[in-house]
Amino acid sequence: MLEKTAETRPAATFAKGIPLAAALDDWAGADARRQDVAATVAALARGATALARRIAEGPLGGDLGATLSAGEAGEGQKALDVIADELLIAALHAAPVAAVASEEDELPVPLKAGAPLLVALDPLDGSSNIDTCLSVGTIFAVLACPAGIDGAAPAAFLQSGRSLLAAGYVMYGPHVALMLTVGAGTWPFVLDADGVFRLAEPAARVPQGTAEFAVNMSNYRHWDAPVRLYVDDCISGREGPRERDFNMRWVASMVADAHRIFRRGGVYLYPGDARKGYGQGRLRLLYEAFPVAFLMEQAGGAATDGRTDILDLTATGVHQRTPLVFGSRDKVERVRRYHLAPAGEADRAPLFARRGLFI
Ligand SMILES: O=P(O)(O)OC[C@H]1O[C@](O)(COP(=O)(O)O)[C@@H](O)[C@@H]1O
Ligand SMILES: [Mg+2]
Ligand SMILES: [Mg+2]
Repeated sequence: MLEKTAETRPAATFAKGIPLAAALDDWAGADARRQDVAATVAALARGATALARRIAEGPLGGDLGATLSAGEAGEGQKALDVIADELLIAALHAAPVAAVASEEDELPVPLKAGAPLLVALDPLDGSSNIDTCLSVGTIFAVLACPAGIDGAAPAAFLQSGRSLLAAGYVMYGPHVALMLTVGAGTWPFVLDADGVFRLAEPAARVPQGTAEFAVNMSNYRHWDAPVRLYVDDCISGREGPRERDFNMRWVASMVADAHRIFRRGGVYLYPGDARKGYGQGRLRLLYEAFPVAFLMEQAGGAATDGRTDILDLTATGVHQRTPLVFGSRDKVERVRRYHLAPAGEADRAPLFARRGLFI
């Protein structure tokens, strides 16, 4: 029986500026499992640092946005997707990891047979932004390798979101940011000029009450009623049932939208919709939704598929997709209420009076 880990532990607090390696060592102490997790996160950070240098070269380093293959649902595999995959998996050879389930590889990539950990990986998030110099990212989750199962077997990765040992993303933007959780709060690091990730502030907290939502509005006609109603209410502004104006943002790099939400709150929505192949949305459960949900929950935020907490889901496929809503807890709970109360009418009427005051 795998130990339950994505539970809230007392937040470990470190001084601003502490290097990642020192923070991980301090957190791990003499605990063998934690030492393995720390070594794996450190290896991912080294791979991401090498990738950051490659991204910073932009077109000088070749056509990183070249489409190599059509991929699923027309979402082509770009040159940088493969470069990122190779750099990060190469870095993980130094860690106690049995296999990696990556967006860029159909089957899990075997590393060290019998090693205690597994890594789920989105090597390059925001691929449609690769050659536009906009922020892109890397997303990862660390899991235990189940006893008696070959780590390279897809079945090894079919675990509950509550089984995550660690999760994080690296954002390659104006500065390179790492957002990390090992289940003791969410820690924001920044890469310094010497290539060292240093803690930027003690612990991240997702602000509430921000009137901002992130969604790809061009899919509006394909959405189900609850999502339409939620977005309609936001864009109706102060004349509408929400009695306040809302702002919209959409970077088309989930990591960048998540980072903004950590800074100033709001909600991100990528629902399932009526387009072919998008019934379960676009984001992958194992290496996109689980990690961002763990980071959000550890910072007081929330994540749902519309009805169930993302971390309460259990993966049934390595590349399975899930509808995804994450961000400020107040906003995520409202989107969930719209889903649980068909047509949202029952929910909206009683709130109307209250809404003006609180949200
Ligand atoms: O192009 P769309 O439909 O707006 O979707 C954008 C979303 O898809 C993603 O790019 C999916 O991730 P990948 O780039 O890793 O495939 C998210 O980062 C982003 O939020
Ligand atoms: Mg992605
Ligand atoms: Mg990707």
